[in-house]
Amino acid sequence: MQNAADRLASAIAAVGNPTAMGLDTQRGHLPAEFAPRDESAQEICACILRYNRALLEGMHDLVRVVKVQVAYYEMYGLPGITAFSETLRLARELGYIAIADCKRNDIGATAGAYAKAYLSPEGGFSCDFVTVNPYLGADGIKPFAELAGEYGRGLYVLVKTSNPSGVELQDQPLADGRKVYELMADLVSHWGGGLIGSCGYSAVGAVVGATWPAESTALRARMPHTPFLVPGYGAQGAAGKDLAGCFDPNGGGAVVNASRSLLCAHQKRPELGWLEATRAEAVRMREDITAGFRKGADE
Ligand SMILES: O=C(O)c1cc(=O)[nH]c(=O)n1[C@@H]1O[C@H](COP(=O)(O)O)[C@@H](O)[C@H]1O
Repeated sequence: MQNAADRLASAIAAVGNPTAMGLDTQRGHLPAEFAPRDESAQEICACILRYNRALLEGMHDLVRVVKVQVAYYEMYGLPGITAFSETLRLARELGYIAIADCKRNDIGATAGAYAKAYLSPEGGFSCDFVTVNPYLGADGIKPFAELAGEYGRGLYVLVKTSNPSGVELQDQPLADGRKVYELMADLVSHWGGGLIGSCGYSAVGAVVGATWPAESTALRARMPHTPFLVPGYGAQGAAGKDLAGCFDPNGGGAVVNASRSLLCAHQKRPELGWLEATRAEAVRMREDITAGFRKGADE
């Protein structure tokens, strides 16, 4: 069973682009040709799915990783969950690495059920990685790590989130001098120690916000075998220059998520048509990230 970190590294290398396209697909962002005919959950979700499919088909030569944020589907109940599940399935079928962004967790037994849902072949959802909330400690992580090892899947654990108020908890100092997020980084490195692939990275990754360049640079050094999922690019204000420290000297070790900046690109450049506008933004983003990375490597 191939390690998920190795599959992720190959997918990124295939297109030379560490972008994860965030499918936080919302009714208000849909291009005109995908506009629902009525406001029923069924119709909206059918349009969201139709758009996701067209986007996945149209972006495949540029991007090979997608992150599907469950909240934008769950809000519609069953039709939304069906669209979420189908989007993940379709993404994998088309050769994308699919991250289910669900931030799941609970006590060990219940975490085991969540882990089965996302990381086992018999589970209800087909994905390569799932995002996990670490507040419950090792009991809640072990079931995910075990299934990740067994089935060649992976998880991303929240370490330093992109949002401003994350500091209220994550930056609190501990008695031993570390901050809470540094302790979490050390735990995540430990949890992932047995799942390191031939690319040098583990199937247990960390979520590290692009909005914290100094912290993410320090975390890259602190967690040399932990791949990062880096949200916060674009709509939350981070740019390529803020990301250099997330990557290793070979340009590996991080996948950068962008959701609204890609999904809303067609609203900013209506003259291009929705797919060309999204593609143009993906190319611009790739150049921005790699320019930031090259500059970081030269410094
Ligand atoms: O786990 C995440 O993906 C995540 C963690 C974090 O610290 N910050 C963060 O923005 N995210 C997610 O990343 C996406 C960011 O979306 P945009 O700001 O539109 O690019 C959303 O799906 C968020 O839920």
